[in-house]
Amino acid sequence: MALTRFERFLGRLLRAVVWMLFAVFKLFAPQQRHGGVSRLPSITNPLLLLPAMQLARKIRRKEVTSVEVVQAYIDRIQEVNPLINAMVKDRFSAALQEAAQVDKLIEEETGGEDVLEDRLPLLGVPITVKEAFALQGMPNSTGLMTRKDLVSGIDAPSVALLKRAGAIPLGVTNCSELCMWLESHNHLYGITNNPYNLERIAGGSSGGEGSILGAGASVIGIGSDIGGSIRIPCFFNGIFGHKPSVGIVSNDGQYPPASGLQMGFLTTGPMCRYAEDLIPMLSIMGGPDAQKLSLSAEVDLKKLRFYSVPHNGGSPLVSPVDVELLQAQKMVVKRIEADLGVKVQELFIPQLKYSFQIWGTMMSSPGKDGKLPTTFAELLSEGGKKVWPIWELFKWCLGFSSHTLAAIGLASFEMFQSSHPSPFILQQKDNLQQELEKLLGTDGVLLYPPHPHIAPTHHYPIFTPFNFSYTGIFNILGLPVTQCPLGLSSEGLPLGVQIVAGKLQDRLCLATALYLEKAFGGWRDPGKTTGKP
Ligand SMILES: CCCCCCCC/C=C\CCCCCCCC(N)=O
Repeated sequence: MALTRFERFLGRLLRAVVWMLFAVFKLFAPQQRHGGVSRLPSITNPLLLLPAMQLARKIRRKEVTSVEVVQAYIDRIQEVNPLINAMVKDRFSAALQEAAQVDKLIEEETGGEDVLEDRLPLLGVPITVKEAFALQGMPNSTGLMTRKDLVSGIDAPSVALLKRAGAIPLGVTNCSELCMWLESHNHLYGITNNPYNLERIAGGSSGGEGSILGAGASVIGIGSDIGGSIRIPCFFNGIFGHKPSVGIVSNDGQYPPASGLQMGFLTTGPMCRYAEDLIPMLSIMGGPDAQKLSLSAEVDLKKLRFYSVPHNGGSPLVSPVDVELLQAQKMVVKRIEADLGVKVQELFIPQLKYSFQIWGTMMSSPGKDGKLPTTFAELLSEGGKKVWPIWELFKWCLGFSSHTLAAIGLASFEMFQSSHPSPFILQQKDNLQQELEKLLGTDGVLLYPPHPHIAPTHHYPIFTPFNFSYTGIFNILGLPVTQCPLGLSSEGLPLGVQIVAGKLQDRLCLATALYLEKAFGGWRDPGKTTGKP
């Protein structure tokens, strides 16, 4: 569907206004200081360069102790966290004690390595957790000032499953206020930086996880995603992440809980530096429901049907895709065709142009019980005085608000949203759902950019808020998506692609991610990048 002249004009006008506003904003925005450091130190400890499953094997075989591994990660966090501000509360001494107990257990185990592998596949491996998830003894504020003294008494089910598999949490990581923004920033913990360039955003809402993993200061982590909150930070920080098919991993124990129809769009999933850790993590986090995904079934990539969609067709609300990202996706297409001997079909799907409108409409629709979802303003008011968005905006301008501009902007935006869904948009959504389900079936894989821009500078999303719809649309469709890194741009920032499959066909996108890691090199040490700092 070609754009009308008016739409093209509107798009250009909007982009010109955005650039002007951002330039003015930059003049007044406070500058961050990193003590003259523009790049992270590179990784020197080889233990930090092993996938979690390999670390677990080495620990079980007593080739390395869990204490050594946990200490190596603590040292790296202490080295980089002052620069990236990703971990907001640690539990280092508890983690070291737990690691010592693991080493003792392994020493005393008489059943052999296989017994341990079966019962405790992640035994002794450190993990990090997004602060929005309950982790016993740790804060669970989700960046809301009024929740700052709240300490979790229990673990969220997904966290509990990882701990039960033997993982040792090192601490909790930053997120956007109430998990509803593309940048991890709040007034409780501050802003998180991108490890590849401290002036760039780490993404959101699981940006603390993205940044700490990208920095090589964690190997596996846990995130959640209702509009891209796993995939956007994974993309900006050059790591892997998986948004599972809905209904596999429990969303309980995270704040805020989804309400109304939103419950069908929120997913909890793994974030990690090495593709080989995705399947084991998903199997653990999904508990018995992971069986529905047949994750151990072999996937023959040569027998899959591949599609590449280079952009959303040109919504005037959304930026055009960066040239380097388009080129990276083309490289993937060429490589798949050359290696696997298959034809990748390039497609344009007209309904994708309405991705934001579809996401917005569905997110504000009543649930099956007819109840409307909790509004963002109501969530912001939790435990404190009621938040009136326009008054809060006035306070923000004077520097008196405890909320971020993004959160206030969102609360204001929803005031103007109609509660009557547009029949046209609902029709577009149904058409898109049917088209993609038919296209992907049980053997189709689709490549799509994760975002129009490579990690932008801090606060830029305030001026391009609808760009997240590149990821958000797949939450509404309930499809599994793996975010996969594709090397670095000319500026040394991560490139990447979303790999989408049909419902419950997660193993197809996970297998494609494993292949692309081999083909394009996967995660890179940010201390060794060659691009401009
Ligand atoms: C300060 C300007 C704010 C304008 C607000 C415009 C409205 C945009 C609507 C929604 C943005 C939501 C971004 C969601 C990002 C990912 C969320 C997630 N948890 O997966």
